[in-house]
Amino acid sequence: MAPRLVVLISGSGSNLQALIDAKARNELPVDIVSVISSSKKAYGLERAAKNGIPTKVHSLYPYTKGLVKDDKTGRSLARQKFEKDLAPVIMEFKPDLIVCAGWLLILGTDFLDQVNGIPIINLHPALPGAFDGTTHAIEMAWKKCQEDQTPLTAGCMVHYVIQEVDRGEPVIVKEIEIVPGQDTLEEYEQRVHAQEHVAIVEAVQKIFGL
Ligand SMILES: Nc1nc2c(c(=O)[nH]1)N[C@@H](CN(C=O)c1ccc(C(=O)N[C@@H](CCC(=O)O)C(=O)O)cc1)CN2
Ligand SMILES: NCC(=O)N[C@@H]1O[C@H](COP(=O)([O-])[O-])[C@@H](O)[C@H]1O
Repeated sequence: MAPRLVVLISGSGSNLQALIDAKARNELPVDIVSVISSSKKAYGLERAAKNGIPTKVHSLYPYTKGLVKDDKTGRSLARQKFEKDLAPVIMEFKPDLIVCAGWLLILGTDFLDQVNGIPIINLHPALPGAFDGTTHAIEMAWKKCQEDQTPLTAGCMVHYVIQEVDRGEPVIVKEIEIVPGQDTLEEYEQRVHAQEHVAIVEAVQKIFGL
């Protein structure tokens, strides 16, 4: 039976699209059984729907605005309940792998402890140990290159998700050289995204030996 993937998104879903397209090319024999978004506005939801993939929105907003009641008030408890509620939303699809493809929320132990060892991977637009824990790694790498005025080896990676953000074992690493004064930020960003779309597919292929 094909590996079952649940893909977590927050935005445009171009990396989700890379997985969908690889499947369509018969290069990725997996089942994307659900796409779950932290935002109802995520374009990735449309990408999934166009390809017949069930979608769900699991937003932090109702929790932090007190619309989802729990026994106490306070954002941290709201976040804990958000995470505790996220786990069964994902697990009902019986995934073999959870893929964070632009999922822009840190997953705490309230979530991690509930997914019963199901592997989770994340796509991060930086190299291992560089610009960890940020959603602005592309810009940070480019700016560092300009400030230092020396070529910088940057890039992206797919890594296993552990509690420490972006510190899990790398699965696929793609290095990209930034040359000061040569690449605009936009040009570097496009190079990163192009490599991300390859890395996310290669990572799933590597994990399942496909
Ligand atoms: N426990 C883990 N959770 C997540 C990991 C991980 O490695 N371990 N990877 C991230 C993805 N990510 C970087 O690759 C990342 C996502 C989100 C954030 C962050 O600071 N999020 C804030 C909200 C930021 C915002 O709203 O703009 C938050 O969660 O409060 C940092 C890094 C996925 N989760
Ligand atoms: N730290 C996490 C992070 O920065 N993730 C980044 O969000 C983008 C999602 O794009 P997408 O929604 O088009 O797939 C990607 O560039 C991914 O590396």
